[in-house]
Order: sequence, then structure tokens, then C-alpha cells
Amino acid sequence: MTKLSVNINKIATLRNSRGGDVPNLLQFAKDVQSYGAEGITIHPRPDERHIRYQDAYDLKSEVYTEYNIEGNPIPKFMDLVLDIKPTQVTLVPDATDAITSNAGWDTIKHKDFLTEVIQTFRSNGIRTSIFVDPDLHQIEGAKATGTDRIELYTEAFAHQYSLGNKEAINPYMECAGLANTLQLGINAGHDLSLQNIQFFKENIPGLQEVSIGHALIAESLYMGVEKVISSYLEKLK
Ligand SMILES: CC(=O)[C@@H](O)[C@H](O)COP(=O)(O)O
Ligand SMILES: NCC(=O)COP(=O)(O)O
Repeated sequence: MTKLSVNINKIATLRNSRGGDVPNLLQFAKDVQSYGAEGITIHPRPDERHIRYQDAYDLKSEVYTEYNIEGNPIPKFMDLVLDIKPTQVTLVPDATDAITSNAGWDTIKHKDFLTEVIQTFRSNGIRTSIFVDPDLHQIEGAKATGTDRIELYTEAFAHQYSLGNKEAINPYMECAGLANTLQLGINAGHDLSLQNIQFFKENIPGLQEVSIGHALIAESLYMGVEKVISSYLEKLK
């Protein structure tokens, strides 16, 4: 059984574009949990262009499933996570101006830093996960940091799969095999979608959690737009 954690960054992006409170982020989080989602993921960025730090605090009392906060462990982010104490923190090595996450950690180069950060979070009762590329050396490096889990960065798989290249799953399968042997928990995310999720899940043994945002929100628009147009037309008769 793989848990679905819904990344709600895009809801905050839409809200912020008009400066008000539509759509309401907290209500959305409540609703997706009531529809069965098993977690809520947010990825606050230093410029707060979507999730604001205050959102992260406000969500704390509304998330009754798993609360996963992702980000680069700069001091401001560390303080936020240690204050909130979510279920899980996922460490992502993003540049401050990154449009979206575009690489996993070099767990070998940053071993000492990651080990210290992970120890801080774990000693506060927060489960840890490290965002990594599907590379066996990086999985071994992740194990050495003491992290509970890894999050496999799935952008390369998603892109290749959309081009029909199913072999793109191979490095992920190898990394999952190694992670299972090392008793590292396995999460995955980035560009997972209704098109690729079943194939990914079927080929990754021990996949514990996926966090999905961008495609899930776009798919929700497409799957809902017909009903909404009909509702408007009904009112405009
Ligand atoms: C780590 C990861 O892949 C996601 O958290 C992704 O970075 C979402 O962030 P944006 O919504 O800012 O693209
Ligand atoms: N950790 C990945 C995540 O939260 C969502 O990524 P995406 O589905 O928005 O690409």
C-alpha cells in the first residue's frame, strides 16, 4: 500500500495570484483529506511565492493525516519545521531562486551537513527523508546520513515515460532494491501523474509514499471543468 500525499503548493499559487483567499488553502487541505488523501505536502520556498510560512503554521491544526514539509534546510526553514513538528520533513537541495526542484542531494559531498540536520530533526520526533536522484551511490550516501527515508526524484522517469521509454524505470528499480536491503524507507515524487503512477508503483517494491501536486491539480481542472461549465450554463438560462 502506497500512501498518497497531496502537494497543495499550486492551490496557494492560485490564491496568491488574486491577493485574497480564493481558493481557501485550509479548506482545500481538509477536503482532500476527506476524499481519502493520506497526507498533505507543502514546499515553502524562501520567496513565499506559493506556500507562505504562515500557511505552514495554519495547516498544522487542519492536517490530521501525515503532514510533510519539504525544503532546503536553511536556518529559517529549520526553525519553521522544528516549531511545527510535522510528521515528516523532506530535505531538498533547491537554490533559492529555483522555479521548481531540479536535482537530488549529493549525499556524499554533503554527508556531514545532512547528518547533523537529520539528527536535529529526528531528535525532535520528526521523520526525515532526503530527495535523491536514482543513483546507487547516492542511496548508499543517504543511508550513511541516518535518514529514515529517501524520496526518489522522478522527473527523469516521468519525462522518459511520456516519450514511451519504459526502461527509464530501471535505475529506480535498482535504487529501490538497494534501499530495501539497507532498510531505508522509499518515497517518490516530482511530475508523477495519472499517466505514469500505476506503472511506477507496480515496478517499485516497498514504495511507501508518493507526493503529487502539479499534475494532480491540472488533472482536477480537466476532470472538473465540464461539470462547472454545465453549472454556469444552467444558471445563465
Ligand atoms: C521536491 C519536489 O519535487 C516538489 O516539492 C516540488 O519541488 C514542488 O515544488 P513547486 O510546487 O515549487 O514546484
Ligand atoms: N515531492 C514532490 C511533490 O511534492 C510534488 O511534485 P509535483 O507533483 O508538483 O511535481
